[in-house]
Amino acid sequence: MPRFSANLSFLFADLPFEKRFAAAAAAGFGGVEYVGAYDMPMASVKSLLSDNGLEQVLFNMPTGDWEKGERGLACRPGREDAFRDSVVKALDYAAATGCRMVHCMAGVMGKGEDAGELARLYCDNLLYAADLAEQAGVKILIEPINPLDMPGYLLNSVEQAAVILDQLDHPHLALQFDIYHAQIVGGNIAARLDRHLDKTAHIQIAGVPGRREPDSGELNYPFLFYMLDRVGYDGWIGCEYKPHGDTVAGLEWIRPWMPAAK
Ligand SMILES: O=C(O)C(=O)[C@@H](O)CO
Ligand SMILES: [Mg+2]
Repeated sequence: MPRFSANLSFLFADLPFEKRFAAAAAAGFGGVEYVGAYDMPMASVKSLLSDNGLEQVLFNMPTGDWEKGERGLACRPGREDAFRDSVVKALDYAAATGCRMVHCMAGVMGKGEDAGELARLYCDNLLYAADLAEQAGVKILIEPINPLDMPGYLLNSVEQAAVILDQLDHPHLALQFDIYHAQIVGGNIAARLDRHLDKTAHIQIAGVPGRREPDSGELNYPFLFYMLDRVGYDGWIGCEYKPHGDTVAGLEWIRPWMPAAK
């Protein structure tokens, strides 16, 4: 049976962030994930989780200055110190909230930059983060993101991520398999999920095209959930989509697997 996590950066977006926890619990979710809650004190995040009986499934490391176009620091020359600070901050929040997975965004390539050089720095930084994460009992995840939504992003395909994970061979590095991005970059989802499941610590879903509810578009999610059960995937499935309208009204698709809270 799939276990669904509500991505609070996408779902319940009409509510203030701190109210989204209760809304997720009322909708039946047992876990939550989001980009980050670093502007809130750790104790407040912890209370929101425990008051609502929620597990903190995942969040991102601080990603740098989003307004200035940064999308993670891990491949960025000159940002090594900021990257190291971001690892420490993320692991502090992870310890406070009992979170066992942290997504490390790679960052975007500038025009004329050497992808090989950036990839080398990315790998060095991933190893640095993974060593610290190991001491904290946390896994660092890497997620391929499609280049239409995030032009210049360093890590685009699941296959690229698999090569990096194979080469680095660190027990605290794993794949965040976002099916929405993977469908746009390559398709053939069932076979690729099967092939890379041993590296996959977390899955995210959305309909393609449009990143809407997973009951719209070209993917057959009930089939994929069935397949994930068959192959014994026991991780979370993050609902990372932009609801068409009201989040709860749009959750009809989830009811065969997850009833609303009583
Ligand atoms: O964009 C995605 O997909 C993610 O999972 C986010 O972590 C990026 O902010
Ligand atoms: Mg994602």
